[in-house]
Amino acid sequence: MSPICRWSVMPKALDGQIVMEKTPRYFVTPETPARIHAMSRDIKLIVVVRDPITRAISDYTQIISKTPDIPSFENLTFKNRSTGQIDSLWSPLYIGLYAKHLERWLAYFPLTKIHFVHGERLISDPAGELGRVQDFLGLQRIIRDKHFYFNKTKGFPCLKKPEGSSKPHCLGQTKGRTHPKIDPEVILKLREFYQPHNLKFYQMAGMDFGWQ
Ligand SMILES: Nc1ncnc2c1ncn2[C@@H]1O[C@H](COP(=O)(O)OS(=O)(=O)O)[C@@H](OP(=O)(O)O)[C@H]1O
Repeated sequence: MSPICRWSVMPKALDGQIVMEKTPRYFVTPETPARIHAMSRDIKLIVVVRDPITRAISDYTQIISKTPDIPSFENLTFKNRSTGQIDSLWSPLYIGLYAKHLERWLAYFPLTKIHFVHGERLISDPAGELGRVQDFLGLQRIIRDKHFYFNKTKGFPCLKKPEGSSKPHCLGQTKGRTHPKIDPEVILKLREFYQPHNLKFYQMAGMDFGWQ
């Protein structure tokens, strides 16, 4: 089902409150920018992006957890493995063509309305990344370093004490799963494949994300 975006399905808010809605498919669904623009031009958009290769492996990890019998990541990556032709329409790879998706959004929204969260830094420096999100939303920087700790078992930052709870909180078991080991040659091919797309994306977003 393609994402809907109408005020009628959004929760009501008082003055001074911010309503947030999060649907990963918004960024890549072609009809969404026009629909959101028709709903509100003043909306602020936040996009979390990470290295498209890690993103694809993460996506694949999620898919095999539900359908374990599908072919390997390596096989699905290629249209034809012997010629090395990448299947750019395979959804886990297609979603990582960020410049292509951003182009559609920029036809409706100025860059100043779009904030990119750096996925890798969200893990290494969650407070810094969330600091920039708070600035973008025009909020006081309330969420800070002191709110996080690194959970060694989980391998990710977790909240020390979420609101309304006295216990620490990590994201659930479906976030931060162990990824399968992928053939390094396939990773190399994917690096070559994504490089021009990544560079274009850095230019468009005005930010170098550092994915090699
Ligand atoms: N603090 C913390 N804890 C756990 N996981 C974290 C955290 N910060 C970022 N991440 C990364 O978020 C990835 C999962 O987010 P998704 O975008 O896939 O979520 S969603 O399914 O779209 O809701 C998830 O991807 P995987 O590692 O592939 O599971 C994580 O790398």
